Amino acid sequence: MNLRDKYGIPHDAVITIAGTVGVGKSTMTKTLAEALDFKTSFEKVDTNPYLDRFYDDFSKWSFHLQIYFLAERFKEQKRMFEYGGGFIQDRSIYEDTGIFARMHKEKGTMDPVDYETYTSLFDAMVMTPYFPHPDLLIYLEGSLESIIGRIQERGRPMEQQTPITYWEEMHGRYEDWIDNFNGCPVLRLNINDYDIVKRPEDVEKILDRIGSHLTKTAVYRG
Ligand SMILES: Nc1ncnc2c1ncn2[C@@H]1O[C@H](COP(=O)(O)OP(=O)(O)OP(=O)(O)O)[C@@H](O)[C@H]1O
Ligand SMILES: Nc1ncnc2c1ncn2[C@H]1C[C@H](O)[C@@H](CO)O1
Repeated sequence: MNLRDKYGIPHDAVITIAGTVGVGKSTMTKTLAEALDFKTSFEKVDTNPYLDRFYDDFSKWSFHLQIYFLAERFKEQKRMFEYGGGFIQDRSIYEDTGIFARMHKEKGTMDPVDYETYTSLFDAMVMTPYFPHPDLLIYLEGSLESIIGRIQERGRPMEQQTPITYWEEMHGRYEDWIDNFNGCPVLRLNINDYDIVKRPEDVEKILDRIGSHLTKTAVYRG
């Protein structure tokens, strides 16, 4: 029996992975997609034309970057639903507005008028009854120290030059955001409890939790 059937995970489920920078979303996306024989939707970092510029000068590029991410994620969302599901997605569209755009506006590195323009576009595109929400959002959480360790170990130059206070601010905001999030069902996983890199047997424990959660929240699948 395949792992999808073993854990009662529908073949057309759309599961999105959320969590702060460096917590392990891409790694989790790849691992779960392989285990479930699902397709992946990755956040493309290398081909993002604004990311380097943004880390160099937040104020100048934050609006451009948010528009870019919104377009990319919306296209991916469309692709996943056109395929009829069966996807693991690396980062949800909700984090762009709920974490990043909001943080930059409140810290003064996104112009308030630009922020209004961005949020009205986001709301018109996403916060409508026609927008298909994922079946499950897996929220990865962990201590600030372990996450900063992972960012340093990965070593993307633009992230190394960013002050630790940026990651600290983001970490706090993620905790508040997830406590109030209600866009779709949420499964929280602590990175200290599951280690899919060092303990491959943990993958099935996660699949078991996903299956139970999807069964419990099946009402969302209409
Ligand atoms: N379970 C784990 N144990 C140890 N290291 C891990 C684990 N999962 C991921 N990592 C490492 O942590 C770093 C960040 O992981 P990853 O790129 O998956 O994070 P991410 O959340 O997708 O980041 P971003 O928000 O930038 O997209 C990588 O170097 C990865 O190899
Ligand atoms: N909406 C966003 N606004 C600002 N930055 C963002 C956004 N989404 C991802 N990132 C950054 C974090 C990582 O450095 C890198 C890969 O996740 O991209």
